Amino acid sequence: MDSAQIWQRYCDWLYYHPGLEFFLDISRIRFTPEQVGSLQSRFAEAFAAMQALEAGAIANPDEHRQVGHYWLRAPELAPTPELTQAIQGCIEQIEAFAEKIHHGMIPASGGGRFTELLCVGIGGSALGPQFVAEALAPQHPPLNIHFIDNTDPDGIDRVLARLAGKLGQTLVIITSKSGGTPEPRNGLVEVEQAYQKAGIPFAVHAVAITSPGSKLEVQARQAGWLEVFPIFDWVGGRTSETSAVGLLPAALQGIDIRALLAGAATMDEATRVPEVKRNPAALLALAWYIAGQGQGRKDMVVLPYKDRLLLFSRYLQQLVMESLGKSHDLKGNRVEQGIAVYGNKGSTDQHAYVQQLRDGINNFFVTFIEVLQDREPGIPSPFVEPQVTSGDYLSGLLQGTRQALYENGRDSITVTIPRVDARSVGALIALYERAVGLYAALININAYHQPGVEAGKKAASAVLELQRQVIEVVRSHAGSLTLGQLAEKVGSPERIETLYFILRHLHANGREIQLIGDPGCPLDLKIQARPT
Ligand SMILES: O=P(O)(O)OC[C@H]1O[C@](O)(CO)[C@@H](O)[C@@H]1O
Repeated sequence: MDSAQIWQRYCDWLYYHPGLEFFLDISRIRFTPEQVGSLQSRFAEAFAAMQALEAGAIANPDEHRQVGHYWLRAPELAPTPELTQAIQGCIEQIEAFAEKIHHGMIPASGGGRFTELLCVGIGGSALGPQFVAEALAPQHPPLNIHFIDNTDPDGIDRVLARLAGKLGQTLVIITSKSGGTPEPRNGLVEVEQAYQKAGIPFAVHAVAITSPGSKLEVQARQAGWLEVFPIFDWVGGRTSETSAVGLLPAALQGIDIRALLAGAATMDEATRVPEVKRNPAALLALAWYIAGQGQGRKDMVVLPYKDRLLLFSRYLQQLVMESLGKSHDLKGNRVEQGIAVYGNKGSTDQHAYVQQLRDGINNFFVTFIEVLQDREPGIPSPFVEPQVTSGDYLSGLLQGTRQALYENGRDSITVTIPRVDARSVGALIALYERAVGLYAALININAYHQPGVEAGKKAASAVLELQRQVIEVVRSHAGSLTLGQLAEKVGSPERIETLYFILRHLHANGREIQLIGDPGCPLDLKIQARPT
C-alpha cells in the first residue's frame, strides 16, 4: 500500500466519539474486507449475547451467575428495581462515608483526620484501584494511598514501615469479594498485629469491601469495623473497578467518581451499538481476532505514552488474560484460548524492548495509547529544542514507533484520549471490558469464570498441609533424617521435591527445622529439629 492508500484506510476506519473526544484507529492491523465480512454473523451473535447479558441472562454458566458490571454505571438498566436501588445506595454510601472521613466526622483514633489509606486486596481487588490511583490521584490527595497486594512478608514490612508512626491516622480497607482469599487474609492478620503492637485499636480504622454474608463481612461486623461495603454477586473481581472496590478508594483520594462512572456509562452506550464500524469495542475485538487469527497467536503489547497510565497494561493483563485464557469453549471443545498482555509505557519501553518488537520475533500487535494533552492547562511547556517541547517529543516518538513497526510488518492499534481525567479513565475501563466480552463471544468462551486459578490454590494448601506434617514428624524424631527417610515417614515419597522446597524454606527462615550439609546435594542432607 502506498502512503495515499494507507491514509485512505486510516480515514475509512477511524472511529471518533465526540462526547468523549475519543479516537480509535485499527487501520494498522492488516485485515481485508473479506475477513471483516466473514465475521459479520459472529458479531451479530456476539451483540445478541451481550444484549442478553445486560438484560440479566446467566452469562457465567459454570458459576450460574449473572454478569452485571455494566449496571454499575447505569443502575436503571439493572434487571430489577431492587438491584437499581442497591447500586445507587452503594454509591451514596461511598460518597457519604468519604465525606465523613474527609471532614473528620469519622475521626482517626490518633486524633484529627485520617491522612493515610491502606488498601489490602489482590487481583481484581487491587489492580483497578492501583491503576486509578496512579492515573488520577491529585498531587495532594486528602488521603495518601498505600497497597498490600501480596502475601510477601518483606513487601508487607515495607508498606508498614512507610506507615510507622501514622497507623493512628490510617484508614485500612480490606477488599475481598470471596472474603476468603488467603493473601488479603494474611495482610489483614499482619496489619491487625501491627496495630496491636502499636497499642492502637484496629476496628475503628477498618473497613471491609466484600460479598454480603462472606467470612470477612461476619468478622468485620462482629469486631465493629467502621463500615462494610458490598461487592455484588454479579460483579467479577476483574470487572469491579466501577463497584465499591474501585470507587471507595478513589472517592477517599478525592477522585471524581461520578465523572469516572459517567465516562464508563458513555462508553457503554457507544459500545452497545450493534454495528462493528460504529462500535469501538467491536473494532478492538475485530482487530484482536484478526491479529491473532482468533487463537491469540499474537500478544497484546500495551504502550501508553503517558506516565500516569503506567499501570494500565497491568490492569489489562488480568482483565484480558483471566477472562480469555480458557481451556475449553462453551461447547466443551478443548481450545486453549487467550491473549497474552504486557507493556509499561512509551517512550520508556522504546529503550527496553522495542528493539525486539521492530526487528525480532513478530508475535505481537501493539496498542498505542495516545493522550493529546501534554500537561495540566496553564503550565507552560519550555522548548527543549527550537519549536519543540518534551510533549512534542513524546508524540513524535509514538508516531515514529508506530510507523517504524508498520513498515516492518508489525501491526498496531492506536487509542487516543484527550487527557487523563476521571471521565477518560472510566471510558477506557468500559471500552476494554466490553471488548473482552465481545471477543469472548466471538471465540465462544466463558469470560467470567477463572477455574484455572483454583488448581494453584489447592496445590498451595496441600503444600502447607505437608509442611505441618513435616514439622511434626521431625520434631518428634530423635536425631536426624535424610530426605528419603522423611518422605517415607510422612507417607509421601512421590512428593520428595516438594519436601525439599519446604525444608529449604523453613531452614532459610530460622524456623523449626535445620538442614545440615550441602544444600546442592539434597539427598545427602541431614534434617533435624532446630533446638529451641
Ligand atoms: O476479591 P477476592 O475474592 O479476594 O479475589 C481476588 C482475585 O482472585 C481471583 O479470584 C483469582 O485470581 C480473581 O479473579 C480475583 O480478582
